[in-house]
Formats: sequence, C-alpha cells, structure tokens
Amino acid sequence: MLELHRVTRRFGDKTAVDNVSLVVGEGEMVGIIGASGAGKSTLLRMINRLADVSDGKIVYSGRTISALKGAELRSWQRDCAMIFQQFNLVPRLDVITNVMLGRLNGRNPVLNLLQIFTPDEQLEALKALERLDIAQTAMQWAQTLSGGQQQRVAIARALMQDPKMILADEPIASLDPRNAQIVMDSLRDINSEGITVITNLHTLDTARAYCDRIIGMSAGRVVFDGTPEQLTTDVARTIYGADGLKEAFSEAMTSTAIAPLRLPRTPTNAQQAP
Ligand SMILES: Nc1ncnc2c1ncn2[C@@H]1O[C@H](COP(=O)(O)OP(=O)(O)OP(=O)(O)O)[C@@H](O)[C@H]1O
Repeated sequence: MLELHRVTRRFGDKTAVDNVSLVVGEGEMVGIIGASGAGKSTLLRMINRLADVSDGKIVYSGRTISALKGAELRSWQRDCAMIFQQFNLVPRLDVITNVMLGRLNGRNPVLNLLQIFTPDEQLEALKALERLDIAQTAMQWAQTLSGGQQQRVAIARALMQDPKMILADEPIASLDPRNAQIVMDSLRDINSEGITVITNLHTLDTARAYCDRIIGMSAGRVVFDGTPEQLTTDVARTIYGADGLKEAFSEAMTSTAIAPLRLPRTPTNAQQAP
C-alpha cells in the first residue's frame, strides 16, 4: 500500500503540490487528471523520488520512501518504474537493448558499459516485447519506430525492472488515437496482472474509460477522488475550471476517442477507491 501523508512540494515561492494525502492499494489503476500546472507530474516524480518532498512523507508497505538514500533508494526506484510522455529511449540503440537497459539499476556497471547481457536477460526482454506485441521490432533502432511502438518499448523496459508499481506521466499525450488506445490497453493489461498503475492523463474520457479510480488535482491540491461514475460535469468543472473544462473535453477527441477494449475485471484490479 502506498500512502502519501500531507505531501507538499515547493519550488521557490510556487507550491506545486499542496498538502496531498492519499492511499493507493495494491493493484489499483488510478488516473490523475487536472489542468496544465495542477501538480500531476510533480506528484508522480515525488513518488518515484525524481523529486524530493518539501514537507510530509511518502510510505510504501510501512517504509518511508521519501527518506530513502543510496542503495535503498535505487531499490525503490526499481520497484516503481516510470514511463514518460517522450518515451526516453536511446534512439540509436536497438529495441531489445533499450528494453534490457531496464535492468541497469542493480547490475554490474562494467557489464552495463559493455552492454553485455545474459541469455536469460535477452530472453526476458524478448518476452516483454512479445507481451507488448512488438517482438518483431527487437533488432531495429528505437528511433525508427512509431511513437506508439516506442511507448510500448518503454513499457517493456519498465517491465524488465519487475516493478510493483508503474507510474506513467502523460503516456499518451504525444500519440494519435489508435496508438493511445494500444498503449492504454497495454497498461490496463499489465494492471490486470496485479501491478499497481498510477497514470497522469490530460483527458477525461481516457481516465473514465481505463481507470477504476480518478484523482482530480487543481492548483496542487486533490479536489476529487472517486470512481468514473462520480466524476460528473460539475466535478470536472471544479477540477479544470469553466474554461479548462471545454479544453478537457475537446482534447478528448484527439486522445482515446476510439472505444477502448475493456478487459474483464479481476479481483486484484477491481478494487474501488477507499
Ligand atoms: N523544476 C521546477 N522548477 C520550478 N517550478 C516547477 C518545477 N517543476 C514544476 N514546477 C511548477 O509547478 C507547477 C506544477 O507543475 P507540474 O509539471 O507538476 O504540473 P502538471 O499538472 O504535471 O502540468 P502539465 O500537465 O502541464 O505537465 C507548475 O506551476 C510548474 O511551473
């Protein structure tokens, strides 16, 4: 279980995340929505420890992860893999090596430098690519792939970390509707196997279609935490403001406008928000 206790992050005078308290259970699929600048990325980055908290604490399974250092911090960052809008692959490396780099954290640095991977690691990387349905691209340079394929490689790389949790920061913001759907279906699929997924999303329709629980942020604060059904237009207005609401809905037309392929719910991922 992930717990955020009165977490705040300030940048100078600016409070990006303001006194946020949350509990996320194992196996939940949570969407975080909000207008640009609401604090969504900063929140995810603090969970992964790419950013430090200014106040408050973050606890996972009884461990205060906001205070971890050194090897313990690296181990936590393996447990909670991060996926970004811009994929963050190495463009002139083949896909399978990009995926195996998911293992970097915790391997012998000399082997990493020489890019020497064991047959087991190669097999595991291929399996991860197969799971994302892109094994046929294994030997191509990452930069030759479409955006949607690159994001699937990034997800395969995250899986190589054998994570307990995947944090996705606007994973479909750069993708066309078809690829956005494929990437969201992949995240959903992974979640159905028990991995907690917390994803920032710009658009309401995607959050509604794919997440069991939606958290709405505005000006650094959590202003909504509930099910898709509870996310009424009035609530959306509180999250986005009257002007932003129009944008949130119209942007939806360019995100996952294609109907998602809903997977059957499993006991692990069918949890409701507390
Ligand atoms: N490194 C930083 N230095 C200064 N200010 C920052 C930094 N990172 C974020 N901020 C500020 O904190 C606020 C929240 O930013 P954040 O990126 O978390 O919002 P967001 O909801 O993810 O927005 P977007 O959807 O545009 O990515 C913004 O006002 C932003 O300018």
